[in-house]
Amino acid sequence: MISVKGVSKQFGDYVALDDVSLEVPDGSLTALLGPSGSGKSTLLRIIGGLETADSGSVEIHGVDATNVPPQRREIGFVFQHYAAFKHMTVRDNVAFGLTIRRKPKAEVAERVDRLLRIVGLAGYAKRYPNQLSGGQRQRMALARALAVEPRVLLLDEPFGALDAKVRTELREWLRRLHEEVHVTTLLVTHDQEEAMSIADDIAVMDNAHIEQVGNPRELYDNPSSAFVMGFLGEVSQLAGRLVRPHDIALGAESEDGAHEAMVSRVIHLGFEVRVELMLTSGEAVTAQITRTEADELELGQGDIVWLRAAGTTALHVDEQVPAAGTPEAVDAAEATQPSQS
Ligand SMILES: Nc1ncnc2c1ncn2[C@@H]1O[C@H](COP(=O)(O)OP(=O)(O)OP(=O)(O)O)[C@@H](O)[C@H]1O
Repeated sequence: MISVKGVSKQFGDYVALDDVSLEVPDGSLTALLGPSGSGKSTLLRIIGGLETADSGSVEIHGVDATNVPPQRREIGFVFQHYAAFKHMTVRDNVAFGLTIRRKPKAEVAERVDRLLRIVGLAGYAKRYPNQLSGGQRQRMALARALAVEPRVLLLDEPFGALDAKVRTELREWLRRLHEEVHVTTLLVTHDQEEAMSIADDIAVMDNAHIEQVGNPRELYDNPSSAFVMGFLGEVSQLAGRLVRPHDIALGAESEDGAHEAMVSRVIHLGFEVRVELMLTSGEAVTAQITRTEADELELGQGDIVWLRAAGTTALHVDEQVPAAGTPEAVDAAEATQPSQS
């Protein structure tokens, strides 16, 4: 287990981490998810020993690692931009950590072969890094990090520089790899879909602290704050409550507790249909319903419908959460995150 207790870190006046505690269970894949600047990389780097905390402690597998240098923490790192020796073949790059530890040649060869097979690069052993695609390089980086049999794997946006299609493929691949090797893994990402699809647990970070930790389903169904709810999926505001668009039911008839609204736009997304609506108060709301439901209601622009919050995931709006991109949101962001120059 990785156990972070009360870690704080400032860069000058800027608070990057404010009394952060986190436990990463043995063998789990945990994601640190949050917007840019929320402190994810700083926390990861402190766990890895690449950065020193101002206060607090880091324990790795029961041993206080706070003052242990990174090379003695038995940690494998993979960063967004791969670091490889250009003049060495893929095989030699993967073997590097073992070779410098003077492991017997036969043992190195056997382990490297196995890793290259696991990461799907068995046929690429003799190539040089510049003869690989971006996705293949990141897989090589993962094999290299795993070669020395680390007790912890720290991944900082490992697929961040790749295009969307490769990202999705590698995400699924990483999950399968994790099931095979089971190294305690911490993955930094700002992509909620990536975190939701591969992590056992997610720690949602905002503004130098951890907002909530839970498995993807718990976080999605029971967010503890408007921030977590909004970061994990789209939200609509309906009469003072935050609701998921697919938790809004539409009906043609007026009923108790339902809100009257006019259809502003109907967008067909295949199986699902997004309906943009305007409440009588002037508030805009988005609902997401199935095509069958939309067909039954024969929805068209200008129609009057009745809305109800049907799902169980709803939060009362005790603090106004400005929609992204509005001047209020920009002001709020600037107030909490002073710009760095
Ligand atoms: N060495 C440093 N010196 C000064 N400021 C730093 C340093 N490292 C990080 N910061 C600042 O600390 C804040 C948190 O950075 P961090 O990289 O941890 O965020 P993040 O959540 O990982 O975001 P991103 O995804 O953009 O990297 C940022 O505002 C960043 O500018």
